[in-house]
Amino acid sequence: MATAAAPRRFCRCACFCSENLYVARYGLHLRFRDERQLRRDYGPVSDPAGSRQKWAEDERRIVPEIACADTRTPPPTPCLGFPILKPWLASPPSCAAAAVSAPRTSSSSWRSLSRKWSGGSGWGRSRLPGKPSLRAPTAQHGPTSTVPCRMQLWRLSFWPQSSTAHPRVQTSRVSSSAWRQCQVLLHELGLDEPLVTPLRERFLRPLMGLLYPDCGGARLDSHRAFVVKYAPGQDRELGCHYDNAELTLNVALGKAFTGGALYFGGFFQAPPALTQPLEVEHMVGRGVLHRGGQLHGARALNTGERWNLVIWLRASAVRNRLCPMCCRKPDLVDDEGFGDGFTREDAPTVDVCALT
Ligand SMILES: O=C(O)CCC(=O)C(=O)O
Ligand SMILES: [Fe+2]
Repeated sequence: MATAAAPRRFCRCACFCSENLYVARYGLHLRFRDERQLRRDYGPVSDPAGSRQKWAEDERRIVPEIACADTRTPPPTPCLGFPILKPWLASPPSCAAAAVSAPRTSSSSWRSLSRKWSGGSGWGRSRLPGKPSLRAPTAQHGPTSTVPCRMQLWRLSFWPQSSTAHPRVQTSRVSSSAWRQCQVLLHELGLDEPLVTPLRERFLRPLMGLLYPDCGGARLDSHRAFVVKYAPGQDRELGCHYDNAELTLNVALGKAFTGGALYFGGFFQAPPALTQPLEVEHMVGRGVLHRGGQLHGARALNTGERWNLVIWLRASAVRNRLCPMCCRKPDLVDDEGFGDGFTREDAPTVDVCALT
C-alpha cells in the first residue's frame, strides 16, 4: 500500500543574512558581516563627498534594511478580498490546462513544442485563444520566451488599498538582490497550495524541463511567488539584479502602462554582463521566462500602473550543490515553508513524461 511521503523540509543558506543585500537607493549589492566591514567596504561609495553627516544618514537607512532582511519579520495580515479570486481558483487558469498535455506530446524540443502550441505556425503568437505560445529565443542572450495566458484574470482585487497598508519589505526579503516598496507574497495570501504549487508541478515543471533542462527545469520542487506593483509616486523601476531562482516566470497582469520594459544582460558569473542589454516589453497577459542567473532589471515606468506576477522557480537538486547567491556550497539553515528552496537531501528525479 502506498504511504504518503513526509513533507520535505526546506532550508535557506546562511548567506541570506550577509551577502548580496541590495540597497536600491545606491543601486548597490552589499556584503554585511559587521559594521566595521560595512564602513570599510562601502564607506567611500556611500560618502563620495567625504561628509560624516551624510554617512550618518546612510547608516540610518542601510542598517534597518539589513536588519529587515536578517530577521524575517512575521508578515502583517494582508488586507485582501480573497473571495473575489475564489471562482477563478476553482477552475485552473487556461495556460495550466493547456500545458498539462504538453509532456504527452512526442515533442521533446523547444521547436516542436512551439509548433504545437502555436497552431503549426512555428514561432510567434498562438492562434488558439487561451493557449500558450512560445517566442523564439534570442541567439545572443539565451532563451527568453513569452507565454501568453489568462493571467490577466489576476486583477488583484486583493491589493492593499495603499502602499502604507503593507509596509515595504516587511513581508519578506524581496530577494537578496532586489528590493521594492510594493510587493505581496502569494503564500501570505494562502495561494501557494491551491494555485502556485499546482501551476509549478503541472505546467511549469514539464515546460521548463523541455526548455531549460540544464537549469534543473525538470527538477523544480519549490518556488517563491509574488506580485509587484509599480506606480507613479511609488516604485517606478527595478535595478539590475539576478534572482534567487534557477528559473523565473514573470507575467504582466496589468493595468495600463507605458515603459517598464525588462532588460536582460549576460549571466552574473560572466562579467562584463550588461554591455548590450536585450529589451523585452511587458505585454499584459503575457509571461516572460528566463534563467534566474541572467542579469536583468526593469526600466522606469512612464505612465500608468504596472502589476506583475513573478514566480521564482527553484530546484533543490541544483542549488544544494551551489548557492546561487553566494556561489558557495550552501550553509543550510532550517526555514519555514519553501525557505529558499534548499534541502538537506536531493529530491528524487522527476520523469516529466510520466506526469499527467
Ligand atoms: O519588474 C519586473 O517586471 C521585474 C521583476 C523582477 O525581476 C524580480 O522581481 O525579480
Ligand atoms: Fe528579477
